[in-house]
Amino acid sequence: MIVDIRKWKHVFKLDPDREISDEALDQLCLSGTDAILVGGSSGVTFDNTVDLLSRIRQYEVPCALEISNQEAIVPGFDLFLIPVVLNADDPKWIVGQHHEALKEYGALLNWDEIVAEGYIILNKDATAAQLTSARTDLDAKDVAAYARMADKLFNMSIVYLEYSGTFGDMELVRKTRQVLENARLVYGGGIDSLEKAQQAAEAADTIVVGNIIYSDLEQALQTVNVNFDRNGR
Ligand SMILES: CC(C)=CCC/C(C)=C/CC/C(C)=C/CC/C(C)=C/CC/C(C)=C/CC/C(C)=C/CC/C(C)=C/COP(=O)(O)OP(=O)(O)O
Ligand SMILES: O=P(O)(O)OC[C@@H](O)CO
Ligand SMILES: [Mg+2]
Repeated sequence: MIVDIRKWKHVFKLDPDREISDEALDQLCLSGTDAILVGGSSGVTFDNTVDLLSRIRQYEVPCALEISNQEAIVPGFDLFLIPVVLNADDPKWIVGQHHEALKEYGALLNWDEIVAEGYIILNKDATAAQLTSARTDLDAKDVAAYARMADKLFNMSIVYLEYSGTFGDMELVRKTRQVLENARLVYGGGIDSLEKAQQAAEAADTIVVGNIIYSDLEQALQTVNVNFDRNGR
């Protein structure tokens, strides 16, 4: 399947380390979302990723893997998203893991299926922030510099503002999007209602809905009704 991330406005992120019923998965996959992203920052294994992929594959919705560890690289997804945590204090999460993975898979890859994500993690309490020792105390100028680094210096297709677990600063999201020329501004974190989805949609190009799927499926499904008309990209 040819998948164009530039068309993604709404995405559900499913965590292979968390239980999801067949009925819930059916509703998510048929919801009208633009894609299902499979990923999590801890407890993701080859087995739980294969299991989730095979269940999602019963549906037509595009399905991408956001790789978080080398042991859980599973073939068969439409696309592979590779986080590069620009504000990580530990280079392992900027180039180290990537170097190891490319030693193993580098010669085998179809680069058309691979998309680098310039991650900027802004919630200090998120699992991913702690794992990567991210410097989260950033002002708008710091974030803009990372965003330009991803967009212009490294030519990445995605800048991902990650607030996983909490709803972020939409003014900062809006300002960050304004400095991007080519990359898409993806926002994720704390979207737990249509109202918050709408606020995020007015600031970002793509919104990602994760944790609420597991605590209030009905609210999660409501977020698909978000209106992107006003942000014009
Ligand atoms: C042959 C074949 C199958 C080929 C395909 C393989 C392929 C595409 C290889 C590419 C090679 C490559 C460069 C791989 C990268 C390897 C790798 C392990 C990179 C490190 C990625 C990274 C920086 C991870 C850190 C954690 C992180 C940022 C995860 C992102 C996801 C995330 C933040 C999820 C939210 O997690 P959650 O659990 O929900 O968190 P909360 O508890 O806070 O909610
Ligand atoms: O789980 P939430 O807080 O919705 O965040 C979504 C996503 O950005 C997580 O990587
Ligand atoms: Mg989560």
